[in-house]
Amino acid sequence: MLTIAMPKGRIFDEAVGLLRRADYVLPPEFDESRKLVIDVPEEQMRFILAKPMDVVTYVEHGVADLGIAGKDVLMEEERNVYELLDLHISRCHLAVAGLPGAKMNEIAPRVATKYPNIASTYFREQGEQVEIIRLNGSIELAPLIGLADRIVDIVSTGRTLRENGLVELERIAEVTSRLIVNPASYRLNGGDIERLVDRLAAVIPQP
Ligand SMILES: Nc1ncnc2c1ncn2[C@@H]1O[C@H](COP(=O)(O)OP(=O)(O)OP(=O)(O)O)[C@@H](O)[C@H]1O
Ligand SMILES: O=P(O)(O)OC[C@H]1O[C@H](OP(=O)(O)OP(=O)(O)O)[C@H](O)[C@@H]1O
Repeated sequence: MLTIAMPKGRIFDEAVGLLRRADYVLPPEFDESRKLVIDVPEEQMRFILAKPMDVVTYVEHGVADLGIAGKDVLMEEERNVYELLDLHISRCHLAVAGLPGAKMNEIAPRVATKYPNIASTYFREQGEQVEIIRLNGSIELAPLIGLADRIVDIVSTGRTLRENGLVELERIAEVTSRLIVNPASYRLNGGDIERLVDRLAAVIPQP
């Protein structure tokens, strides 16, 4: 029996679609229920449904063997999990954005983000010293009301930036969802996990 931590939210449907294309028969609970643990005994699988940022925690602690997590989440914190496969789903990118033409405050430039580690590493590598302000959402608000000069955030269609009069300034990294595994579980269940990887790899959307 393998336990897989699935991210609730926008990755979920694409991840379920991928598993179904790989011929895993998943019950209707995957489409309509509020259940957080879904057992699929026919496939010898148990799924747990967690917030995207928490999936890695469940896998790291070994209560889930495997998980699906965005590369953004994996980049933000170094965690003791192995990345097994790029699933090429939930594609987006991380970028620096701001108001068009607006210069960074020279004395105390501020950057608002949900990804403080990615942002501080990025600006350090650019040789720029900035203050990072951590927000939990609606990041685009920060430059509009003067909380920050720049934001570091996910861009997908670009619609949120556009509708708020912001522009993308620099691209930091491409993001897709990855299959991750607990290292001890990988040693113990390598065969079962490799079979799952092979089935998924065969149906992954091509970039
Ligand atoms: N447009 C997008 N905005 C944000 N995340 C996206 C987007 N497109 C794909 N993703 C992926 O989806 C993940 C976030 O999923 P979702 O938006 O459901 O969670 P969230 O609500 O941001 O997470 P949390 O509840 O932890 O704040 C990201 O980690 C990223 O890998
Ligand atoms: O380029 P787009 O297609 O517009 O997508 C990007 C937006 O989507 C995400 O926000 P989300 O909807 O998760 O809301 P949040 O502000 O609460 O994080 C992200 O933080 C951007 O704001």
